[in-house]
Amino acid sequence: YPTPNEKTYASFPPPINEPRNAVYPNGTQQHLPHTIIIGVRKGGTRALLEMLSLHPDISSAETEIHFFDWEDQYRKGLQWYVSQMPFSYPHQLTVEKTPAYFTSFKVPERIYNMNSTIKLLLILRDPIERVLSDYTQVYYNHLQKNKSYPPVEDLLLKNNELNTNYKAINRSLYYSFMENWLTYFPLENIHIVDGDYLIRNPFPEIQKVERFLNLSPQIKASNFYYNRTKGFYCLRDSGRERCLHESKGRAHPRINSFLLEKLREYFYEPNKKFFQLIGRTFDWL
Ligand SMILES: Nc1ncnc2c1ncn2[C@@H]1O[C@H](COP(=O)(O)OS(=O)(=O)O)[C@@H](OP(=O)(O)O)[C@H]1O
Repeated sequence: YPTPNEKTYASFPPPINEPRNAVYPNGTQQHLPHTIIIGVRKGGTRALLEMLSLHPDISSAETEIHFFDWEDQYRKGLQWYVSQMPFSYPHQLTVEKTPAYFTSFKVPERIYNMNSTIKLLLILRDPIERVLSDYTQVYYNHLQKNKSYPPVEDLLLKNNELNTNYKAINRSLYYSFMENWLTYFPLENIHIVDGDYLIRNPFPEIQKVERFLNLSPQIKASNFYYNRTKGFYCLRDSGRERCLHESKGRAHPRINSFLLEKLREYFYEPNKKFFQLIGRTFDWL
């Protein structure tokens, strides 16, 4: 392991009275996360976590903890949260990802109460593409349980108009959620990763994350290679190559131009408001 990086550690002072578990003989310890990937669902949160974990100073929780959004978990308290964290060395930053945090209204305040200066990572994708990805996820969940699921058009349309009550559409209204986050955290503390770029060319997006977290630049372009069969970038680490799970990078249903136009019209204003809110634009359709 590399020598402890004082600069990295010092820039993330753990909160006072932070609950921690005992130090293991090998010098590792569980503690509260230094940074959290808060979402968005289907934005590329797993890819971001795996790619960031290529960095030797990053230690990540393997599963989604759902601490701040699930009441049953939140009630267990911070000590329980700590117990869900990976064992990490003093120079490492701990990260967890739970994509549902971004769209859950109670979460910003709860994270703020834990650590008001925490740095947050948010990965977003074209809202329409995110809707289709969300649909595809639920479709496959049903398929696995041998249950049927309606075609995407049946969920997106109601009486030939866009069904704005459809959850997947709601979750793509980034503006409404971001407003809530910004009442608790300054914009500088929320780094937004462009999920569409991360798919096409992950390295520059990951470099930006390294800089945001004050990590030394250790992730290299050679850590990524394009896998034609998968149709996505995969990871190369110490000579080992691996792609994300087959549930990541599924084909989406095609929608007709009428529906696409409806979606574009619907997201046009909220997207514009979102860009104004964050002072940055994305090339979403
Ligand atoms: N390198 C690489 N390999 C595979 N998949 C990649 C990659 N980079 C980003 N993505 C995109 O990640 C999408 C899944 O997003 P999440 O991991 O946030 O989904 S989840 O909310 O945790 O279920 C997933 O969405 P789908 O394409 O709909 O499957 C991918 O498009």
